Amino acid sequence: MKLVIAGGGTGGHIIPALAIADQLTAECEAAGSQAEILFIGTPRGLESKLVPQAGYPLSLIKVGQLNNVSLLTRVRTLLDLPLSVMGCMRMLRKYRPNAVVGVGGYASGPAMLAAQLLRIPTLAFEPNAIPGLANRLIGKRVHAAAVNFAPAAQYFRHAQVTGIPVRKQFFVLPPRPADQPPQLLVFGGSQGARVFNTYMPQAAAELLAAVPGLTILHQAGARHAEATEQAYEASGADQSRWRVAPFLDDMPQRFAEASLILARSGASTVAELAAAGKPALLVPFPQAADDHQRKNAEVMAQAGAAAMVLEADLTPGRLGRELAHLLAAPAQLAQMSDKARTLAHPDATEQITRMIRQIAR
Ligand SMILES: CC(=O)N[C@H]1[C@@H](OP(=O)(O)OP(=O)(O)OC[C@H]2O[C@@H](n3ccc(=O)[nH]c3=O)[C@H](O)[C@@H]2O)O[C@H](CO)[C@@H](O)[C@@H]1O
Repeated sequence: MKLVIAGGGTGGHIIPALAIADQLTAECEAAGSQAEILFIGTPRGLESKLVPQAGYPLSLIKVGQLNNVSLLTRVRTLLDLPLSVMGCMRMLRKYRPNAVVGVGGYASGPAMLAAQLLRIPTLAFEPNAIPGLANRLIGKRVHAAAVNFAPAAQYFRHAQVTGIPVRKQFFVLPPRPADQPPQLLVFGGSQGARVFNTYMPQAAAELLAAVPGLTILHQAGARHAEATEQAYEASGADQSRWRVAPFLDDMPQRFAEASLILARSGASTVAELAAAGKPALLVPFPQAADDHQRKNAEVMAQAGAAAMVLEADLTPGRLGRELAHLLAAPAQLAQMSDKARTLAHPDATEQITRMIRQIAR
């Protein structure tokens, strides 16, 4: 089986793509055959780091931005689009894949369009309730689509609700020993969250005083780690009880160690919390397209799987109080864990690889 997986940008696009690639590789090996998988991405997306790290080849194309940029940039992106599509057509003609999977994000649109022009079967993956631009453009011409939320199905042909592929380790995390001191994991999606980077250092000293033994691991995003670390230092919070990181490569391990997680509610984050059965306080990113992070968080909150506070209602004081309150209520955290697990889709990856086999030429 030769497969191209196109797309990326943020972790929310590329991390499920890697889970699909790993699963297909394992299935082919078990069947005595081999999977050859090529990723197509852009140099500025997170794929340029994560794909080589996972051991897959990556071909890069140039695609501009369309969302949240100036009119000039948008016009330039549109003018460059035929070139990007032609570049992808050249790559696909040379590689001759049996199918192309588009996971959304910059490189996804041109690669899927190129595949459709070359009549190569395509599968679109959509993690959000409302698809991004790339998937909206190609959705009606795909051979199949895997969506996380039922309402997204209407944008595609032959869509199935599969849930989000999540790294296998999240489903089998070792339980936290009861006598271990509490740990709070803070992370704001793949790029960090400004609101956590600003408020947590202000809340830390009081929170650490309120919860004996607590330690904080705070992922701040590559661009903001230094400033966030300085803010913690200036806050006077005990330096041995907090740590700031730009990006965490070993997220399943970090989840295992955490008693509570403070996070944004990007699609993958929410799926991972469910898979791992981890209690969380969620603060949706208010600028996410169509406010989809709020919908993601509401699903968790309504099921009793997480607590949710909107960014507009948040202050450093309130953040500290909410976290202290949750950390002091182990029974409530355990209940959240159980509820979260009921929302997991353990078969998402297998369902998607099955769909890929069905459409592959
Ligand atoms: C700001 C923005 O537009 N965010 C969008 C982006 O989210 P974004 O990519 O930020 O967030 P997601 O929650 O979907 O995924 C984050 C992924 O990165 C991983 N991770 C994160 C931090 C870290 O240090 N290490 C690490 O491995 C997480 O475990 C997770 O797998 O794409 C998602 C899927 O389309 C959307 O739902 C989000 O709204």
